[in-house]
Amino acid sequence: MVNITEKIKEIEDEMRRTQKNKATEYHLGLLKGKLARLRAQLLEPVGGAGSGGGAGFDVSKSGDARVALVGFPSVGKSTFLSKITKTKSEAAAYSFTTLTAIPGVLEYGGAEIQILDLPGIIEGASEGKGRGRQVISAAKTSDLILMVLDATKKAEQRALLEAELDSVGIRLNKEPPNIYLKVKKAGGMKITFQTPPKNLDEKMIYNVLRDYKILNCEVLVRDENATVDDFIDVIMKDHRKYIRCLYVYNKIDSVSLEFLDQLAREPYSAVMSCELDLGVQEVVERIWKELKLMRLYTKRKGEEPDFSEALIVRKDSSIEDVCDQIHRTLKETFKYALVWGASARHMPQRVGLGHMVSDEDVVSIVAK
Ligand SMILES: Nc1nc2c(ncn2[C@@H]2O[C@H](COP(=O)(O)OP(=O)(O)OP(=O)(O)O)[C@@H](O)[C@H]2O)c(=O)[nH]1
Ligand SMILES: [K+]
Ligand SMILES: [Mg+2]
Repeated sequence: MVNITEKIKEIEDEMRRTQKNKATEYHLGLLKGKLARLRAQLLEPVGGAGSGGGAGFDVSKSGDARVALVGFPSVGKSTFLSKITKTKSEAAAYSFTTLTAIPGVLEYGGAEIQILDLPGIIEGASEGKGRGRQVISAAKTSDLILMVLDATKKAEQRALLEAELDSVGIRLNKEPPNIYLKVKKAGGMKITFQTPPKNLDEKMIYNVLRDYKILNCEVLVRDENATVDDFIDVIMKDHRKYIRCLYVYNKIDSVSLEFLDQLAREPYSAVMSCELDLGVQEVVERIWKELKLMRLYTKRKGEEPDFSEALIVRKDSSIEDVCDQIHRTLKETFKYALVWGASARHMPQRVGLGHMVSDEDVVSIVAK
């Protein structure tokens, strides 16, 4: 049996050889679909020791959110961790100084944010070069990827890392495609478009679905910019992870002002020098912003709200999430909640478990 890595290589080669035009479009779409399937297989844990499956490092999640430091060797990941947390991670001028995941805790805005310093990764990481696979698995479990880049190195490093992450199903700074897919038991395929997309048609969708042996389903494409890649992402949604990414250029002490200015203007980017302590605090603030954590204050009946200690919850949290955050069993005795703040229509608003809270709301839980 040809192994999966070889099959992947074959398809990648064929895709490279195939010229992109109207005539080859459908064939390329099918190849992309096959590639996505094989890559998912490659990441599946096969069981047994040393199988190189999807396992990450043995660091348990803690705190209110997790941020993974991902980058080539010697870009300054460990230096950064040691700067913003109390943890000291060894830093040195040679590659692969860090060999495992080193967690640190960043305290900010009343939250405890776990920062994971990771070994450097190189091209081919997703196929298992170095500790690449493990690093990528750890990145997949994070709420934010901080891609640390060396400002003095070529711009390609960013695209290379993105391609590595992309090939294992990590989508950076992207929303899941706006395509509805429901697999059914019978009834054939029903494919509809809200506005016909420029780069995706019924034939393409039909071909890909058939290749995936999905013969009965309902598809509704809502986005006119949708591509076949988006459609494949929807089919493979259990293997896709949509994660925010902040690109941080370190070592700006060693580049020209003009170049620095150019880097700083890139989207989702920040610049810093750990060595000169320039921009580091700004990066911390950006981490906080990107995580979109919310600070809530609790209030007991008849008392003033407790502003001394915030309750940290994730964005898009409901009162139910708030209850879970306070105590595992609070929900069971929950009667209603009173909410003051941006999410409340009047002060206070009496709400149920489904109510969505806003940053800096004051919440009072009333039990049965
Ligand atoms: N000029 C300059 N050097 C820096 C800066 N930050 C870190 N360094 C140096 O870059 C080298 C690599 O730093 P590390 O923190 O070990 O890099 P790393 O990304 O953790 O490397 P690996 O663990 O090997 O992947 C060290 O010699 C640091 O002193 C910076 O802002 N400017
Ligand atoms: K290093
Ligand atoms: Mg390191």
